[in-house]
Amino acid sequence: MTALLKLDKVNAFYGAAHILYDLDLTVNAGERVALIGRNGVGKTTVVNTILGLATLRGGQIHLGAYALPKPRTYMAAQHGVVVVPQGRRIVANLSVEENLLLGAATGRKGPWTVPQIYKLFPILQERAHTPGTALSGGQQQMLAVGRALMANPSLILLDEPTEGLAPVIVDQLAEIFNKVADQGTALLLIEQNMSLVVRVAHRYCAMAKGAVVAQGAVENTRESLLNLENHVMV
Ligand SMILES: Nc1ncnc2c1ncn2[C@@H]1O[C@H](COP(=O)(O)OP(=O)(O)OP(=O)(O)O)[C@@H](O)[C@H]1O
Repeated sequence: MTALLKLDKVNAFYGAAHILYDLDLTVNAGERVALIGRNGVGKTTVVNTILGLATLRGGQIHLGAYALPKPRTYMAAQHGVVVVPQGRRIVANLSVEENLLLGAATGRKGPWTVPQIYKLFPILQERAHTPGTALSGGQQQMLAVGRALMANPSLILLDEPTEGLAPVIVDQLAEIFNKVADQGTALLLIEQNMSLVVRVAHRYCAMAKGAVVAQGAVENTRESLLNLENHVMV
């Protein structure tokens, strides 16, 4: 089986600062993987390296069969790997619907269209002509997920999607992530909220100091992961 995303001994830098050290990470078709670890271990840098926003100097990144020796921001989406960035990055002077349409810019064909996104998130249809940034935090996160789906990805990278959101909204998002995954899209969920991780992910990869240092099945480690949140992650 060809992985949708494979990082093999990846070393990445911001300028002279060495952040990722021989990092290995694989996500296969249809998988739900959580990338966990304390603040500052390099989780966002994994995403930034795939997008070319941190410098890859050593190791290899593959998107499916496609090798990415010099990553650039537009390449991942073209190969079916789409990022929902930390902080959501909704475009301020565009409406909800225009933000959604931006996601379709790669022209990849697949099941996700504006009507399908509105079925998944009825609130976005109600607010279709409102400026995207006028939505609540939870609604903006739904918009960011909808925009990612518009690229018809085979894998979505979600960077701390529940940061700053109320528990009731986190519950709604957990359901939505599971629905999206049930329809065949693989997920890499970067998250510190372990109650979300155990509800969505089937496998976890734990990072420390710029490398993946442990991984396993979530179902065997549910209690330890929840304990981790109480004792280590915050
Ligand atoms: N643009 C940058 N230039 C230099 N160093 C950076 C830059 N962005 C992040 N760093 C550093 O890289 C390290 C890893 O940061 P990163 O954001 O990847 O961690 P993280 O695990 O995602 O943490 P968080 O949960 O806080 O987002 C940190 O020490 C951070 O200070």
